[in-house]
Amino acid sequence: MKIRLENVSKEYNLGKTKVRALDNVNFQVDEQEFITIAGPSGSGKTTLLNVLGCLDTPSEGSVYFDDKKISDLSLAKKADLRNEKIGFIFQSFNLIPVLSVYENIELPTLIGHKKTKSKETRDWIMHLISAVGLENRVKHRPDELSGGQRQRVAIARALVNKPACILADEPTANLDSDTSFMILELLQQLNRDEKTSFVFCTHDVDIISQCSSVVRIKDGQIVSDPRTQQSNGQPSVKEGVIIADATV
Ligand SMILES: Nc1ncnc2c1ncn2[C@@H]1O[C@H](COP(=O)(O)OP(=O)(O)OP(=O)(O)O)[C@@H](O)[C@H]1O
Repeated sequence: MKIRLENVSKEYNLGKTKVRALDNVNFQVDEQEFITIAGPSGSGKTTLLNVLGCLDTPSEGSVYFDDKKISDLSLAKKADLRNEKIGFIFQSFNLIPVLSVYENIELPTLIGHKKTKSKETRDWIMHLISAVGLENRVKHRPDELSGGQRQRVAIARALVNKPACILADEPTANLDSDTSFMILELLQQLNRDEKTSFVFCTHDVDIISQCSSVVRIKDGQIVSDPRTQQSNGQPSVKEGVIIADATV
């Protein structure tokens, strides 16, 4: 699936002033992409992820999933499509406290049109649980887990519906390097085998070094996109220099 933003701006009201978090952004995520968005704090990275995943609505411009204009759909249709096509990994894990690890991961499979409890789904959930190294925590609740373990539940939950695109805000923050490595392998495997596309906002050099492109954003504008040679007066990002660059 392709996600495309066309002339997208997003303004927030902050008292009497307006904050322009995104300013006339044209941006595309193609099938099977593995890219990072980098930029200083407050530059609009999270807003961009939220608009790409239809968690937030642009003030101006349009969002397309393939050639379907999402901005025209009802809230319910948008939510259905989002649940089916997009996986989110948030910095805050947003787990349901009363549900077990298994149930939290299972939840997206029970929402919308799918509502499946098949053996295949159970096997896939157990595969994900072991892929994120939580086989011995299946029945635990979030408050019985460490921060890193909660992060891993959130990652497995984002992957459970095999979404076409995963939007991940610092997915490996709070994780030790062995677990980060395991999770990066899992994400790359999905990228390779399921053609899942990934858009990261991260400072993790291991993730960045595996990305095909680093897109830079500043003051709500894309200032450099190596995929389109877009560069607003700044040198375009090249492999080898991106790691230091992306940590700004
Ligand atoms: N709900 C909101 N209400 C008002 N202003 C907001 C809101 N969300 C974001 N902003 C503002 O929009 C701008 C972009 O914020 P955003 O969170 O997208 O940046 P970011 O690049 O993700 O920052 P960080 O790296 O610090 O997380 C900032 O100036 C922020 O203060």
